[in-house]
Order: sequence, then structure tokens, then C-alpha cells
Amino acid sequence: MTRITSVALRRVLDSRGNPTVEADVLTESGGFGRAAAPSGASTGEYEAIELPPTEAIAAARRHAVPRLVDEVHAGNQREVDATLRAADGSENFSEIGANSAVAISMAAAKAGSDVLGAPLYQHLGGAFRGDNFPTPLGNVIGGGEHAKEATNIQEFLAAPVGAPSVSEAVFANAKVHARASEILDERGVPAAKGDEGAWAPPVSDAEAFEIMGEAVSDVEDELGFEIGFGLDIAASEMFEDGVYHYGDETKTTDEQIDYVAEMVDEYDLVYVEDPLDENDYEGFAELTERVGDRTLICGDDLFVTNVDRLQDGIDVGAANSILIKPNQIGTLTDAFDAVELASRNGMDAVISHRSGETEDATIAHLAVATDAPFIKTGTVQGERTAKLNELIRIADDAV
Ligand SMILES: O=C(O)[C@@H](CO)OP(=O)(O)O
Ligand SMILES: [Mg+2]
Repeated sequence: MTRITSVALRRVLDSRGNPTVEADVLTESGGFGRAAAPSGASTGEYEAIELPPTEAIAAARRHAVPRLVDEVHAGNQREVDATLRAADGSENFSEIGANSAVAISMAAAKAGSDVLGAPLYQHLGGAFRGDNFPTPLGNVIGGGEHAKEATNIQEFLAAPVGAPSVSEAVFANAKVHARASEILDERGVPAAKGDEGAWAPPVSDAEAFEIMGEAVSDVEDELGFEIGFGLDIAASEMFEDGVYHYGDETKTTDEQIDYVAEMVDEYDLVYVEDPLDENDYEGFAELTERVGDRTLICGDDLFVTNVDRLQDGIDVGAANSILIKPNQIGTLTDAFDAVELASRNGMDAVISHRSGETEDATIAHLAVATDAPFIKTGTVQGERTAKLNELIRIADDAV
């Protein structure tokens, strides 16, 4: 029933206006799945390779499509993804591109779920998936690689941990985003938006902490449930010549660890992603030892959704959570393997979008399927609301 009968690939636009790969998968009983690859700006050094879309499409048509069509079942995700790996033949999808691979992998999952008549989160999560819903981490203020002339820290993320439902959490983040805009106005600070729709004001990180703290506590008072906040420091992007660069100032590794630990305590941060460089397992371990009992220390560029890098981290106690981005590794199977390894070792897996996105909402299903505590997928803008609105629909459907 789910035997693949065709795989079509094309270039479509992403949210930055760049081309990306979209895949359509059809099965013999008429099942259909469509998915598109996202794309990062602050990419980790160890991510799978994203090829220029035209090249990725040509290579996938040559090597992967003939092995999939009439041979593989879309309902068998491991078979689909093993075929993509075999067709590519490299460690990091440098032959067909992780962009082609992830688009086909996700489109096949959707085609499989279409035939089986189960929603995607149910198809991927199975009958024994948990019944929790992820708290959306909403990007409210940011800079780094996502906006020029803004904060050094890449993302200040609202985290409505006390929200009674997904839908209330989603709307709470939108309110924090709106409140932050009012506070910026009151302070006379003009603010454009960065790639993910967060405000990108020309303020210091210290001022951004203040604004975020105020916005979060105002909305918390209004709505009556707990809203915390967190960060994606994306520290690899700041790390050069052995120190962290904050504009003209620098911090040594020890100073960076002290700074992050202080901020965790001062602002009760619930989540800190990539506080140190992607090669600094030791620094991650030291920070996790210091504050890991009260916040999530999450590895994004550190782990790149890769089980080998995650195992290295587990061995030394670096981080207590991992960010999962399917396109960092190339297939849904690889992403699920990383989630499983994390959870066997008592770590949380947080599902994430990329700064370059499309209307594809697969990650909303992935977060529910894997029982993730958080999903990071922005706050406003169509390519972000596509995931948030899908989450609301899933919550409606699942009750
Ligand atoms: O660093 C990150 O976590 C992501 C998403 O917010 O950014 P990018 O996709 O640019 O790597
Ligand atoms: Mg990150």
C-alpha cells in the first residue's frame, strides 16, 4: 500500500527568499506527502552538508530516486532513510545534500501517514507516545547571525511554562512579542525584525535582558500563569581566537561560564542553548554542573542532532538537553535516534526550526510524536505560525 511510486523534487522559496528543496512523494495506493527543507544561518561546523538546491536535486534524482521508486515503502521510515543513506554513500550527505535527503525523508513520512490514515504525529509517535504537549519557545528579541546591529546574543526566548494549554502558550508568546515592542517604543528604540520575526533592536544584551524580563512579567501578570524566558547564545558565532566577542568587549571561557551562570540566577532562565563554543565539551560540562539542576543547558551546534557527538557529550556530562533539527543530520530516522539516545540518558530533546523556513509544519508533529518538553519555532510570521497553528490543531485533534 505504501510502496513509493514517484518522488518529485523542485526548488521553492524559503523565508529569506533563498531557494530550497521541496519533495513530493506518492505511493501506489494514492498516498501523498510534501515537505521542504529548512536552512540555517548560524550553522554548526559539524552539520550534514546542504548543497545548492539545483545540485542537491540533480544528485538526488540520479542516486536516490531510482532506489526509492517501486522499491521502498513510505510507511517504513527506517527503510526510506536507510535507502537515502545508501544512495548518498557519505557520512554527511555530501553527495545528494542533506536538503534533498530531509525533504524526501519528511515527505515519505507524510505519504506513509496519509495511506495509513493516521495523523503524522501519531504515525511517527505510535500508539505508546506520551500525551504531553511541548511548550513553545518564542523568539522575542534577537540578533547575532539573524540580524545586523542588534544584540550579540542570538535569541531571547519567551517560555510560557505555566500555560494550561498549547494554545494559551502560543498566544502568550505573541503577547510577549507585542509587549516587547511597546517597551522598545517607550524607550524610543527603533526595532526592525530579524530572520525569525524577533525584534532586532540596536540595544546592548544587558538592556535586552531588562526588556525581556519586563515584557515577560507584564504578560505573566495579565494572564496569570508562569512565563519564564531563555536564550540561544549561539556562542560558536562569537568565539574567535580563544575568546567570546561581545561587540568590542571579550570574555574568556571562564568569564563566559560565570556570566551565563549569573544570568541563569538573576533572570531564572529556564533554557540556555549553546552557551559555549561547539568544540568546548568541557566548558559545557562545567556550566551544566553549576546550573544544570535549575535550567536546561541545550546543545545545538555542539551536538548537531548527531548520535556520535551526543554520546561524546553524555560521556563527559556536557549539557542536559539536545536540540533536534532534522536537516542538521539529514533524515527523520537519525533525528529519532538522537531523541532516543538522549532520553535513555535522562536528557531532554527540544525540537527546533531553522532561521530559514517554509510553511512546512513537520516539526510540530515531530515534537508531539517525541513527547518533547519544548519546541523552538518562533512567535510570529507565516513560516513560524505555520508550525504554531499546526500545534494548536494537533492539540485539538488529540484530545
Ligand atoms: O541557532 C539556532 O538554533 C537556529 C534556529 O533558531 O538558527 P539557525 O537556523 O540560523 O542555525
Ligand atoms: Mg541554536
